[in-house]
Amino acid sequence: MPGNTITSTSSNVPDVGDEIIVINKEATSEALLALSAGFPADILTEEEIDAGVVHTVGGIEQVNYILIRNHIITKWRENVNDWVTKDMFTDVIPPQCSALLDRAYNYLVSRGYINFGVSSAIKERMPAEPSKSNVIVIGAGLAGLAAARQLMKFGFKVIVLEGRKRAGGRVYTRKMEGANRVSAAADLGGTVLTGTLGNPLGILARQLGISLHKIRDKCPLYRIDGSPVDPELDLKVETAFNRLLEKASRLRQLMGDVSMDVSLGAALETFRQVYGDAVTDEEMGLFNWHLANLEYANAGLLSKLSLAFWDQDDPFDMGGDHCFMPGGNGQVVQALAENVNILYEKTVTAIQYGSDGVQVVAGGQVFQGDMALCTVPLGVLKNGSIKFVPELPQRKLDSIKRLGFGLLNKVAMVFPYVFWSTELDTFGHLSEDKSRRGEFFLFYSYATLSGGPLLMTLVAGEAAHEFETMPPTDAVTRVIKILKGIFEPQGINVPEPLQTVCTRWGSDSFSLGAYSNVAVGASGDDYDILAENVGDGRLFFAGEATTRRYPATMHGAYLSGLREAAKMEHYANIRALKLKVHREPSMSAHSCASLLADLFREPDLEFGSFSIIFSKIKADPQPSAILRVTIGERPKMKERSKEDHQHSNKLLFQQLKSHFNQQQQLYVYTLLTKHQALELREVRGGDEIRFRYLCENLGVKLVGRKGLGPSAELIIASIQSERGKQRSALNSRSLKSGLIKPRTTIMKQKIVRRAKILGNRVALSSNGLPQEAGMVSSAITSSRLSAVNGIGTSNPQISGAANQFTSRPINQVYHFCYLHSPKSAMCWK
Ligand SMILES: Cc1cc2nc3c(=O)[nH]c(=O)nc-3n(C[C@H](O)[C@H](O)[C@H](O)COP(=O)(O)OP(=O)(O)OC[C@H]3O[C@@H](n4cnc5c(N)ncnc54)[C@H](O)[C@@H]3O)c2cc1C
Repeated sequence: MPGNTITSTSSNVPDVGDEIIVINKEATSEALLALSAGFPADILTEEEIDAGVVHTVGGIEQVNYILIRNHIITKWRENVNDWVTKDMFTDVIPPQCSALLDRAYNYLVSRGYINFGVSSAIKERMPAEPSKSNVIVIGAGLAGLAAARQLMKFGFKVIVLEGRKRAGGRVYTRKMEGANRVSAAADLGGTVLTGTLGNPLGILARQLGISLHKIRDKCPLYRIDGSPVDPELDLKVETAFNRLLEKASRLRQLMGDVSMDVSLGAALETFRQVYGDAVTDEEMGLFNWHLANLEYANAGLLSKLSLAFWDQDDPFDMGGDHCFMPGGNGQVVQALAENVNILYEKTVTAIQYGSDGVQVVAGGQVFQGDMALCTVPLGVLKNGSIKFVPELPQRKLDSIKRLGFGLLNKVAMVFPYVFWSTELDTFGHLSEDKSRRGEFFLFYSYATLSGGPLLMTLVAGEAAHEFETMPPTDAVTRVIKILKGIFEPQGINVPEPLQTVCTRWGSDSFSLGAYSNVAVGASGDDYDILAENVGDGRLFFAGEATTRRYPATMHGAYLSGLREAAKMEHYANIRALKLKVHREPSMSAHSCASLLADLFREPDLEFGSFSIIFSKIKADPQPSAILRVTIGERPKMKERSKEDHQHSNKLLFQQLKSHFNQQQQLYVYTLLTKHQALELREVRGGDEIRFRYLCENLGVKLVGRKGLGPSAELIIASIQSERGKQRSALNSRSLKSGLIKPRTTIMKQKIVRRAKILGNRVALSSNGLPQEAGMVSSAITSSRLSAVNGIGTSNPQISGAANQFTSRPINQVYHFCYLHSPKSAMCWK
């Protein structure tokens, strides 16, 4: 089979780990594609490690897994309408890698990275009858709908409780009437697909046969009196503005942690004052326009955005063009809502959760479920509109408080005819007053996309708050005045609009704002905390404000729904298994011991005498890993000093030593958090040092298997369930994909994006790498950093393997990254 050969690289790793497979000649482009789906090119994601996709992190098995995983993703992307089966790969993946194929395929399908969406082939996989327990989803926005469909595919019985009369939440396409029964589709909420490379909404659009419209870069600006801004001056101020952002970025590096307490606005204002005297009124007007644009991108006042973390999601920015969906994003909502049991006008007021399940109170009714998923916006959580019983954990309450939830409003207008140029997608207007800089500062033309002569304008920053109480007639009068100022001097008559809509996202009780941002004092961690489930796997959370990588976006909301569906299925499986364990008295200490022994046959981490298996059931700080230390034969621990005997583990060590002498093999165990496990793995100097670190630094007590106690049971059951799932043939499947990126601006978006990227990426691209490589390298850099923080490999073996894998152009990117990421260089040397 040409192109499907196996190249041998090393001989001392058994099984699938001793050879790197060559699936085809496109490994580099497949790696790039996988990258756009959120998978680093050379290391596993934390989620993959948690899922146990390889026996040992780092090494050739991992390289092979990554090649297979990337190949499957590529195959799926070639035709997103089809259901990709495992059989499609059996002729290109060598038989000795079939277990890896199983794991990669099962992982990708169960998490919704492939085979998701609304095409007929995918919908056909939905089971006719649910076979699993009841799940209640609260909210029919993108997060809720994505989760509901996925859970249905897994076989759960799902109902969605939605407070509004419609689905879609903050994605709302309103049909507006024009002349001669012409109607125009106006997106009053989420509009722009911010990056299409790997964007799951782009894939849904493809499945629906909708071609996306790339937003064109050109965006002329108009002065207060309506005259056009000189393009040279525009460029000059834009450049200066970007420089200020760069300075702010450097400032935060200098400030370190202190920058957490400083706002982006304060930093920019300080710089502006320093340089401010040199600028004219017009330049200041332009500068304010850019500030308004930034406030739009973040739906937040600059004075409230964190200098340290306002752009923490930038490394996950989706690549590709920013696009509009002709006909509106509501088409996606409609497709996702099809055949989902949504109960409208059911405003949830209370959620009670506990180990027996959940009770959700809505509109005087009580709904009972095995689990619930809450997807209401952060604004609703902040407002306390829903009573949680028991109250949510303090750390979650703190994060809800810390994160920002800002405002953006729109005015949509349908005119009798198009009087503006359809060559432009956007144009901007300056304001005389700083506090009103965001008022109607940007216009979108939807004439060619919406079906009618639709023009939309945005209200951001402070102006968005004022706008909430502005009478619509006043608002429209102001907009028309601006349009007349721009077009009438050109001899163009501006007609009265036939229909207008002014949004009020801030006073909408089902939203209470537009989207989340990182406010002063908050950080990306708060998104993770918002995503944590409570009540021992009974109540889960999804929505744009629960995703650290893609907050404030439509795709972030969608992906968060898929993420939680996978988690909920996982918990349901554990519970089912636990029930089984309790019902079967024969599942006693003995079988539990053999279960544990079985699991340790395939440890997730192994170094020296230490083996670790992980479960996903609990996030740190709760223990989720079981460590086993093997005593006898293999370990060569040295004599310990006298001081060691003061520790309670000293005695144990002596006992262990005596077992050594008898040449017996003995296992001792302890529970660890995942972080501790990874920390231990990084300890250098051999087993004795590690042992000491374990006892003294981590303060754990090693015990025999029985001493692990009941808390280990759940962990064991979880791992068992997950591994069982991986091995079993796939039957119910579904949606999703991963990717990169959040919201950025429409117009002038490039400017904002470029500015936001600053530190890392500007530096990277300035070294002449192609744009694509810049994207890759930044993603790799960020994953490297996370690797250093926990998951990366320090195994020198992998360097060789990775070098082979990267011996194509992408290799340059890696090395380039090393230069810019000393931490990652450390990790790889
Ligand atoms: C004006 C505006 C412009 C935007 N522009 C973009 C953009 O250009 N690009 C982009 O990617 N993103 C954009 N976004 C953000 C994007 O729309 C959101 O991130 C995404 O739609 C959020 O989806 P969600 O499922 O998390 O929340 P939602 O869509 O808000 O869904 C939550 C659901 O819960 C319901 N609900 C609330 N409270 C209750 C209750 N008590 N009981 C029952 N139901 C309840 C709500 O009615 C809603 O249907 C924009 C948002 C706004 C508001």
